[in-house]
Amino acid sequence: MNQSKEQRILNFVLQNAVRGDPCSVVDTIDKYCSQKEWAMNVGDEKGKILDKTVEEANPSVALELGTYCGYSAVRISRLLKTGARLLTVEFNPEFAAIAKQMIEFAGVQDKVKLLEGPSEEIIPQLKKKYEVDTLDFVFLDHWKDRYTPDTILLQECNLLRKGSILLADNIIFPGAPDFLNYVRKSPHFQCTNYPSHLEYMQVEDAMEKAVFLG
Ligand SMILES: O=C(NCCCOCn1ccc2cnccc21)c1cc(-c2ccc(F)cc2)cc(O)c1O
Ligand SMILES: [Mg+2]
Repeated sequence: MNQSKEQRILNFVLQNAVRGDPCSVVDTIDKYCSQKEWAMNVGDEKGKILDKTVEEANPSVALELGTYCGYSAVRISRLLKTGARLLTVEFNPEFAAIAKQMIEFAGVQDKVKLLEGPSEEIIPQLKKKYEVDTLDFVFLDHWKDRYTPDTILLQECNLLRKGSILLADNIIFPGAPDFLNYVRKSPHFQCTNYPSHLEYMQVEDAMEKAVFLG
């Protein structure tokens, strides 16, 4: 049975990155996906915007929607302070299995909890089942038509507090027009746009930061 692209990415990391070194895992994935096969990791250009936003948030509890191969989970968790944790949600079991191995190879497994399933089921479980009070940072990188309903769901579940920072990928490409509309029109969010490019391509993209005002 021939390998998936995601398995090829993982194998390349296992053979070329330094075990226990998150930066080398991130750089090795970027090397593979820019030189050999494109893949939907956030990439290094948008990854730098992600880094800055995570440093600004300095989260104790962070949530990621859309784990994929674990690139941004490794990227985010390498910046977390001692005792802080990242909950990352992946819907596709094959991707989750790859991401689990990627996270363990990078040595960040003690900071990252990978939750398998749809966000609309997992978000309402975060308080009771995963002992979350509120979320300090949320990275949205899953189905683009789920960004808005999940942002509403996070509010309904009282998971956001004054100052919670949301960062959304792919605002231009593939695009999340209804999300942009929703957060920019809402009196409960202060928004900032970060123009960038689609990972590994010269196609325009952007990220949107939305700070919850309470
Ligand atoms: O589609 C994308 N990401 C989403 C994956 C599925 O996510 C499903 N998913 C993951 C957790 C989760 C939880 N609940 C429900 C669905 C849930 C995505 C796509 C592109 C892209 C750009 C150009 C192209 F020509 C083709 C694709 C780029 C990106 O950066 C992306 O992030
Ligand atoms: Mg993305």
